[in-house]
Amino acid sequence: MAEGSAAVPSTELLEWPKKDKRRFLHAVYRVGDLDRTIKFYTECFGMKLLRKRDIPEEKYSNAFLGFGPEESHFVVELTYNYGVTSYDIGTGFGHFAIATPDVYKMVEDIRAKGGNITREPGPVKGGSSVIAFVKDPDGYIFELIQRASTPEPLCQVMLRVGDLDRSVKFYEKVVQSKITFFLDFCFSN
Ligand SMILES: C[C@@H](O)C(=O)SC[C@H](NC(=O)CC[C@H](N)C(=O)O)C(=O)NCC(=O)O
Ligand SMILES: [Zn+2]
Repeated sequence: MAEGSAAVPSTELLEWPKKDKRRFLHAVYRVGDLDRTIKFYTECFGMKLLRKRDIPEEKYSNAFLGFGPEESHFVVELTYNYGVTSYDIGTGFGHFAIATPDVYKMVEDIRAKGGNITREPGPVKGGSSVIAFVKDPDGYIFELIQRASTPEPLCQVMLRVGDLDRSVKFYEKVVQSKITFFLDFCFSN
């Protein structure tokens, strides 16, 4: 089965950001211990802590981490609600993905630092991309994808949807994003 095919010609994709300055800024999710996650993401994934904010009157803190400044890079925004130490992640969230030139080496580095590798490196089922999965301290999954070095290593958020075409229509029409890569194998069943 084909791994996937570009849905939009790459020349158009390359030209598009020069005209349309909108972009994904961040994904926000809740964690049970901000410092524990910051330590894991900086030491195991190589992210940098970009900024923190604390809102005591609302009883929550945020931390922003990524592989570059927010002005030019997609980042994760962690939210810690005072006193809440764990969350039910549910089944809709799939994974974040980090691109790296050597998944095997990154997995060994993470394992040596005590990281939880939940899927060993190797070609993705039904395709050829080399991937691995790592579970973070709250249970969120990060996929490591082997790719040539890229200015944007934090390259994907996988969410499970109930109707792929319905979501594509919504994202194209309402959010005005474009399909950058149409996978031939379907969303989860
Ligand atoms: C394209 C790459 O970024 C992927 O994430 S494909 C990874 C692949 N995904 C699925 O199988 C999705 C369906 C699944 N039922 C789900 O709901 O997660 C995957 O996880 N493959 C497993 C493997 O070991 O290769
Ligand atoms: Zn993925």
